[in-house]
Amino acid sequence: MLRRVAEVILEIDGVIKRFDDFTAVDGVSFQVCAGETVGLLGVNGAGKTTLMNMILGLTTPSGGAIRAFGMDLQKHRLEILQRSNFCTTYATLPGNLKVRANLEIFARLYSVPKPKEKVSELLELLEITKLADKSTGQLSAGESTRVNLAKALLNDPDLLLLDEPTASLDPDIADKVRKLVRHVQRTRHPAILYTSHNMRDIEEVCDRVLFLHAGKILAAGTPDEITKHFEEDDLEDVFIKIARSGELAK
Ligand SMILES: Nc1ncnc2c1ncn2[C@@H]1O[C@H](COP(=O)(O)OP(=O)(O)OP(=O)(O)O)[C@@H](O)[C@H]1O
Repeated sequence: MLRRVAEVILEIDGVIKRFDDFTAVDGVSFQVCAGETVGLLGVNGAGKTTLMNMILGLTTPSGGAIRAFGMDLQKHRLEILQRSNFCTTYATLPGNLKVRANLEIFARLYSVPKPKEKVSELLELLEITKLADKSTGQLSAGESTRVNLAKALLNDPDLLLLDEPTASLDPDIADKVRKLVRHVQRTRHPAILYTSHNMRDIEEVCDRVLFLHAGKILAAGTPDEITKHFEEDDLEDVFIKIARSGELAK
């Protein structure tokens, strides 16, 4: 019987990032397939954002290779970015523009066929239509995150990078965001790389988890496999165990 093999969308191959003599990412390799959500976990300073920034082409790796859709990121950055998108609290949208205007500009940058309709659809999906005529710079942190998420979905990306998408959200909105991510998974099947310090997020939305520690992958597997491997009850306990055990990182 023929087995359907999922298409590899993102390949991280021995990636290293050094800042002077400090190594923030130290030979990391993994893949993310279409329809798969991989959670990137790690304590503050583990190297998650540095890795995300390299995948976005914002920082150049000191070694190794990043490929997306079978193309080398260094050589095909624009083609890759056209099919990708991201949500991070570090990159804010221009604050002087109204939310709708901002999203419509980004929709045009991504060559979205019907930009106005797409923006209205996403505002509705994220339940932020009431924010459409507010200045982006005046939004609360949680509102701003949801606008960033709308931006991240404008081009129906095949590769979606979500860097702590629920960080500043109240529990109700965080739950809605997780449901939205699951809706996107079901309907569009993108490859998603997801960082969060919220283990509930990870357990609810991620198929696989990578534990990054001091720039290296310390453990990889499904949330279940990882909790069993570390002989803990849940991912939160595994996280605390890893964070408090310097020996594990060596
Ligand atoms: N531009 C830079 N110059 C020097 N060191 C840097 C630079 N950017 C990041 N670092 C260092 O690299 C390490 C990894 O940082 P990074 O932001 O990737 O961690 P993180 O896992 O995303 O942490 P957090 O959970 O706090 O967001 C940290 O020790 C940080 O101080």
